[in-house]
Amino acid sequence: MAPCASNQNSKRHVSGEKETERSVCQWSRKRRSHRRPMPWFGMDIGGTLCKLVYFEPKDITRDELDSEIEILRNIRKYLTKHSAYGKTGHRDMHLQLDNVPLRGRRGTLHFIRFPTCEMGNFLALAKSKGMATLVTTVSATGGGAYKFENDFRKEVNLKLAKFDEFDSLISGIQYIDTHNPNECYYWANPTEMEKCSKSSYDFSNPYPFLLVNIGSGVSILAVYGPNNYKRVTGTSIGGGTFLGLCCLLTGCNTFEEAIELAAGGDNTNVDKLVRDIYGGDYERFGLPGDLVASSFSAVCSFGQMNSREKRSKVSREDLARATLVTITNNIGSIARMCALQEHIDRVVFIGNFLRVNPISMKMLAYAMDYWSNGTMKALFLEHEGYFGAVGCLLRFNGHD
Ligand SMILES: Nc1ncnc2c1ncn2[C@@H]1O[C@H](COP(=O)(O)OP(=O)(O)OP(=O)(O)O)[C@@H](O)[C@H]1O
Ligand SMILES: CC(C)(CO)[C@@H](O)C(=O)NCCC(=O)O
Repeated sequence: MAPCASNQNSKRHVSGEKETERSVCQWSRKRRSHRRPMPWFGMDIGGTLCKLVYFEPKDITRDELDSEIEILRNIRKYLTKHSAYGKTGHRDMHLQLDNVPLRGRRGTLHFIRFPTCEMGNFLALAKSKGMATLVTTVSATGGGAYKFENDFRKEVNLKLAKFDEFDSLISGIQYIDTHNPNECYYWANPTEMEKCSKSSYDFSNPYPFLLVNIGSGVSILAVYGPNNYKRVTGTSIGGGTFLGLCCLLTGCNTFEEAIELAAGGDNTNVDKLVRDIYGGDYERFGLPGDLVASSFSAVCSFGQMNSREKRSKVSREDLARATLVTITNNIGSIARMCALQEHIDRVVFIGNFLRVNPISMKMLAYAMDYWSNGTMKALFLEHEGYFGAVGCLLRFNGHD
């Protein structure tokens, strides 16, 4: 956690009159916003992954099609016909949203991601597709919108319209939840692993909720209304920490590999549990025997087995699982304390750390339910890592 970030973190953000007025106008003044030239992109350039949302208009008239310049048509074709771009770009086709309204148009939203460290290659690809010849502006958010602004201008002649990452996150959630009826879900029966299953959740009355964004690092926001939120706190121990530690400990190279290893591992070969210390539950304070008492510490205890022998019995899978459990439990614990402090009982977990990661989602669901005696609920959203990109795409009206 940032040691002295409290002043900044606890600052309540209530949008000023001007800003509120602007966001309302963006939605209502359709004619004016039509002026924004295509293509319409929203980019969230994070510490690990860059998320790109592309709006493909589906209501193109014959006249429009005839007058559309070739470069624009080729970009649209290239993005929508492929699901892989270069070696590291992916389109998440399962997340595609069809027939959605955007600034008076109707079309399809496409969700694309690539590692931020590949930004140089992305810019080269964009240039090769003719982006540099279009005088256009791309909406961008995340730290990289600031870090890479000059590169975009120099390499591809693109101007970035920059938006705050948390403003974007919240408007993105609002928009996607409105247009995708199956966006929000929870894990039913989280305390019984065999019965634990994904169930749809009606999030049409969302406020207030606690938003836990698990990216490279973690930010926790208390959201009271569409334009009213504060950043409660954050922690540097997030998705990036999981991936970094897992690669160091197991020699794996990708997030997918790390998750696959974790799925086949057993953290109790690595962690010390309450029962390893108490011989059973610590009843007085409600600590069950199978609770992790101390992460990673089973491998350095001097008991029946010396520590070197114990370490040699630990597999890569066990190490990956223990890393995942450690990071997830820590985030769950901080989130729960924030929810208590803010008197909020619905905690929405998002961010790409949860991508293809049901183990962490179920653990978070369990932790929220168990430690709150069923009063708090963990919620999840299908477009987990894309809300920032969607939010900034919505916010730009073509006049910045
Ligand atoms: N294909 C992937 N490659 C790398 N990390 C991945 C991948 N899929 C999921 N992840 C996880 O998602 C995390 C990044 O999540 P996300 O994209 O939400 O954050 P970010 O925007 O890059 O970070 P921040 O918001 O802190 O700048 C990684 O740290 C990793 O744990
Ligand atoms: C720096 C950001 C906001 C970038 O998205 C994120 O990585 C984060 O919230 N990190 C945790 C920083 C903290 O310790 O509060």
